[in-house]
Amino acid sequence: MPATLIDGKAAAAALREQVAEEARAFQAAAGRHAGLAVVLVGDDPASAVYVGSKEKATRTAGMAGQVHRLSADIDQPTLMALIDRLNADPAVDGILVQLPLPAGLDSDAVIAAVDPAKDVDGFHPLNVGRLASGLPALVPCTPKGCIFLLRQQLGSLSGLDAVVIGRSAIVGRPMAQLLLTESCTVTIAHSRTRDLPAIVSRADIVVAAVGRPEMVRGDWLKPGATVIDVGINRVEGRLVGDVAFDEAMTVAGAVTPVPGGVGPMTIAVLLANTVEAARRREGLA
Ligand SMILES: NC(=O)C1=CN([C@@H]2O[C@H](COP(=O)(O)OP(=O)(O)OC[C@H]3O[C@@H](n4cnc5c(N)ncnc54)[C@H](OP(=O)(O)O)[C@@H]3O)[C@@H](O)[C@H]2O)C=CC1
Ligand SMILES: Nc1nc(=O)c2c([nH]1)NC[C@@H]1CN(c3ccc(C(=O)N[C@@H](CCC(=O)O)C(=O)O)cc3)C=[N+]21
Repeated sequence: MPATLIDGKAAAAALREQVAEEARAFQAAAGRHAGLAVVLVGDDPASAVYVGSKEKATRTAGMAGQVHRLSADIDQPTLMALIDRLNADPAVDGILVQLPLPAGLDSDAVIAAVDPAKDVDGFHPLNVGRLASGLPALVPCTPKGCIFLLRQQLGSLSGLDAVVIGRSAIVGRPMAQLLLTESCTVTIAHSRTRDLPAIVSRADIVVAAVGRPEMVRGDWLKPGATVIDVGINRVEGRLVGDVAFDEAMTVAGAVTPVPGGVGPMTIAVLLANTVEAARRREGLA
């Protein structure tokens, strides 16, 4: 029997509906719209597409969106001054600086300059530390979206063996923290991992966040495993994930597709984080 296809597009639409409802309630209580500011530096085409989707989704959810498009050759002080302005703007509840920044800009300094209460990406060291300590925090959107899909598919994750492939600050590390919070037994694999197929073969849950097209093969998987494919790779003009999808569908219990899996959830969670930040800032949460 082929695996269940996990429909991230449908789950994201449902979450966006719920967020729109919360945004209306926020507006009624606070007398203003929840506001998201997105900062895009340079003209990377993929980043421009993501920022466009975020802008559209923000408006559709009944929130106030602003996009700051800056030229690739701006200097660090100019960017830091914009962050300061957004930190001080009471109409801005969430700040997202699209990564990666063009070469020459110090993204760590920019991330650390964002007010942690407005850090809807969850990248500020304070939120990273709170997540690692198991404290309430603004949590990175992509891993939070993955947990949402996993809970929808499996219910409780307690006691399951989870393998996260990738240890980036944006996906792999926070993903592992969240799985730990869900009481999974977590293994984090990366480019120095020995015998990745053997490690993956033990996992009830596999999260692939590498950026290598179709690297995870079907015959690595434990039969019935739940596979979350975070990878977005452009190959000959189409999008493919980090998992060999057709192979995985013959072995796994459930698989997220690319596109239409994790990606749409990332944007829906960004909106959810923005309303959450807005409610906290207004003392409503
Ligand atoms: N769907 C979505 O919403 C999002 C999708 N993405 C996509 O997810 C993927 C990962 O993104 P990101 O985390 O930012 O990528 P990074 O490049 O920052 O991290 C990649 C990770 O994969 C590891 N890795 C590289 N090669 C191997 C290998 N052969 N075996 C095992 N591990 C390996 C690296 O290990 P090491 O640390 O040792 O170098 C690193 O930890 C990309 O395709 C990206 O486009 C990203 C964000 C959001
Ligand atoms: N500060 C910051 N925060 C981020 O969250 C962030 C970032 N920088 N930089 C880039 C990555 C990547 N990312 C995606 C968001 C949506 C889709 C998405 O919606 N994907 C669609 C397909 C989109 C398409 O067709 O290109 C899908 O998978 O179905 C993908 C990837 C967020 N990121």
